[in-house]
Amino acid sequence: MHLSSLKLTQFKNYERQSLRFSPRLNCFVGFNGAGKTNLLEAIYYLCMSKGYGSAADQYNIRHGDRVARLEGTFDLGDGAQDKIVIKLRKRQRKIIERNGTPYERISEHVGRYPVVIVTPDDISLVLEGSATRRKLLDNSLSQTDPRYLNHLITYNKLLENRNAQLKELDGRQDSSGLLGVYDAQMEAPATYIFEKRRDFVAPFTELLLEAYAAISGERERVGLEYHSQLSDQSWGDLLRDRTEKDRILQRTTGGIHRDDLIFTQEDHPLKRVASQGQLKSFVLSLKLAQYRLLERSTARTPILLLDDIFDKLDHERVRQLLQLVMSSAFGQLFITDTDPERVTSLIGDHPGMEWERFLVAEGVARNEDEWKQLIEEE
Ligand SMILES: Nc1ncnc2c1ncn2[C@@H]1O[C@H](COP(=O)(O)OP(=O)(O)OP(=O)(O)O)[C@@H](O)[C@H]1O
Repeated sequence: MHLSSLKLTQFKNYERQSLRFSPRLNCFVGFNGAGKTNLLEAIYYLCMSKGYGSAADQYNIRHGDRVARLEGTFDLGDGAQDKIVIKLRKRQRKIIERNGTPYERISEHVGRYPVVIVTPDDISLVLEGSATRRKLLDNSLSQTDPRYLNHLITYNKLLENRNAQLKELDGRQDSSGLLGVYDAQMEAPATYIFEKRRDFVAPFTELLLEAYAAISGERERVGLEYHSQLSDQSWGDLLRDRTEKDRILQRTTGGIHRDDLIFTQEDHPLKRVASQGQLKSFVLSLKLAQYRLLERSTARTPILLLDDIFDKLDHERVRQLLQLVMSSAFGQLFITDTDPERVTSLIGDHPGMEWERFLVAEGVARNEDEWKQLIEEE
């Protein structure tokens, strides 16, 4: 599977943009702030129905406009194609259509076109709070299991309602019985999500070890453990034990929204013992393991987006990563770079590699032939 074309209208700093892609390697080259990452964000949107960052949809509409439109054509092999259209509107729900028909649920879309993004911010997976690690779990499991995503949406909505009710009570006892209703409704999604996250760890760790060995050539034994309050207690017991605490703190202190992944190196917490280089290798390995897991579970070759890896990672690690992802074991790649010659020199090691380079400047992207033509016309 690959994305063969992309059309943007009033998306981020693009007024109108139309691009055709190579099924293998595509490189966006340009100065800082030109709009390279915005193209990766658009591709991510088409695959996941939302942006990679936490910004609300409306921030992706070009400043001063009220709507944005993204269109992507995915080639599925044997001549089959899917056309995905996403329409973003200020203060209204977005619309997502596949071949002209709007989806009823987001979960019908997520996972059809698996995608993995590698960004310099990935280091936050190790250094920051548990939310970033739950996002890795949720991102992976949502793409491989539509029921997981439905349960997650339901759980988050109920959690929001439960917290609102605790605030409303302002420390008083709940005579309405509403909390009990939420607790009962949350049990099925919480249990489902817990079981899926727990079962994710063993196969994922196996892929992580393979990726870590390939990226770093290091011999340390890395691993991960899944921590959840539900490992030791049933949902009912957990909430019963925390009733008083929740009432006093006015928020829900128990549940799968407190889960975490603990990364280890030789059984010690990774963050405490790993060198800078080992940390970076580990984080890249997490993403490559995610790639392999999605490939296995969806039976499609994921799209890999590599953002800003040249400027933020050291040369040797980038070289190793690119050698790996340019091999035939990977599918379509999108890379951003500020240096037009860098990828060219790395591709030298892969004769016959099919690739396309796009020059990006101030919200306009052109492939090289188009640029040459423009220069000749001038
Ligand atoms: N909604 C929007 N409307 C208009 N412009 C926007 C919008 N959102 C972001 N931009 C602009 O997009 C540009 C950033 O683009 P992008 O992050 O893709 O740059 P880049 O080429 O990846 O840069 P770098 O090399 O620094 O990562 C900025 O100039 C920003 O002002």
